[in-house]
Amino acid sequence: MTETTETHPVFSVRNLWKVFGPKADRIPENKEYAGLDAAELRARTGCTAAVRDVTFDVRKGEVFVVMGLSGSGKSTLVRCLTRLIEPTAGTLLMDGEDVRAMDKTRLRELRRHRVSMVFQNFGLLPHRSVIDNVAYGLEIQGRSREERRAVAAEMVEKVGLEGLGERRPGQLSGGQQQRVGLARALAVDPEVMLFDEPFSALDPLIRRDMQEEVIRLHREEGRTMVFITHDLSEALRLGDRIALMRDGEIVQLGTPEQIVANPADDYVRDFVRDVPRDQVISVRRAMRPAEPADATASGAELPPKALVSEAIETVARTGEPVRVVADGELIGVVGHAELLAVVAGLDEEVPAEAGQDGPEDREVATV
Ligand SMILES: Nc1ncnc2c1ncn2[C@@H]1O[C@H](COP(=O)(O)OP(=O)(O)OP(=O)(O)O)[C@@H](O)[C@H]1O
Repeated sequence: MTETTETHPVFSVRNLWKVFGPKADRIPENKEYAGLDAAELRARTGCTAAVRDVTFDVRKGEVFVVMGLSGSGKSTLVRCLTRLIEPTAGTLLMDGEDVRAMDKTRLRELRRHRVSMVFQNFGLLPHRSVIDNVAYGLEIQGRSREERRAVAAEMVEKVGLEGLGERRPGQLSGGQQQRVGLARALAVDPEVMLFDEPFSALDPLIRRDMQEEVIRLHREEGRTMVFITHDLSEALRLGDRIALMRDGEIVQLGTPEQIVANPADDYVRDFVRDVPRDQVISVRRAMRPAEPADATASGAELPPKALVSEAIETVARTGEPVRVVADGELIGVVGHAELLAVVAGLDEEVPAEAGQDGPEDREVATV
């Protein structure tokens, strides 16, 4: 995963709503309706608030995962980003430009050149070859046949389908078809790639391969990605940050570590209950601060971002606490007690209201 920095956001979303149903516009501005839960709102107004007052940024170069159970609003939210679904209310900027104010031409350009999408059902054209499917977006852009085929051939190779360019999609396995989808999205060299549950139809091993593929492509190119999934392990594996949705709202937004170590409420806590904590939580969070006496102690060293699982192995092997060292300086120590506390889930911090939670530790959905 990439280190994300505080550069300008690619997408900047503020108080976004999407309401389906009669006279949807009245819902966001009406305080009484806006406060109702999904069932009450439907009963009183016939409307569904699929996205409800959502605020977040997608940072340049990050993998931003939108996670939630079926019906929580993930697809609707992500389709709002390019106005495949028209938002009902709120502000939506891409690179500082107001997407809701774009005319048809500008919007078409956004969808053809700047943002591309990978779907669960692949969305391939069955009568075209792999190469021509991959070249499709370039064709729509009006690029020459020669150029299209050259770029497509390069992309086919990039996603590991060399030699299969002349086949039809029906002659490929599910995983290979999704690689075609991936190559097609990459071919237009978009600023952002949106993935709508792209791997959920694939069997677990192929799915794992495809996740590795996305991680590899992301590492190589650093492209901004927004990835929808209902699968927590996929979210944890891929996400630099995860927005966890429930009933159209973002209930928590943070790094995998923040969400697992510091769930915002009981719903999130329940969601992450079975996550192997030692594989998500870093020694920075687990360690106790270094004391003067530690300066002369021996022990193996690990960087702060090393995972607790790694520290457990090191402590087991050496029989000594691990020294956590950043830029040559000893900043903390992890031994049996700290590691067991993580594994047993006893390391959760006191909620922010009690004044113990650092601002960088808990990132809430509202800014
Ligand atoms: N066109 C529509 N008209 C009315 N309601 C809709 C429409 N599209 C979606 N909804 C409702 O909005 C809510 C959110 O749906 P959405 O498809 O965004 O959820 P999701 O989290 O992507 O679900 P899944 O994982 O099943 O795809 C659901 O209650 C759904 O029934």
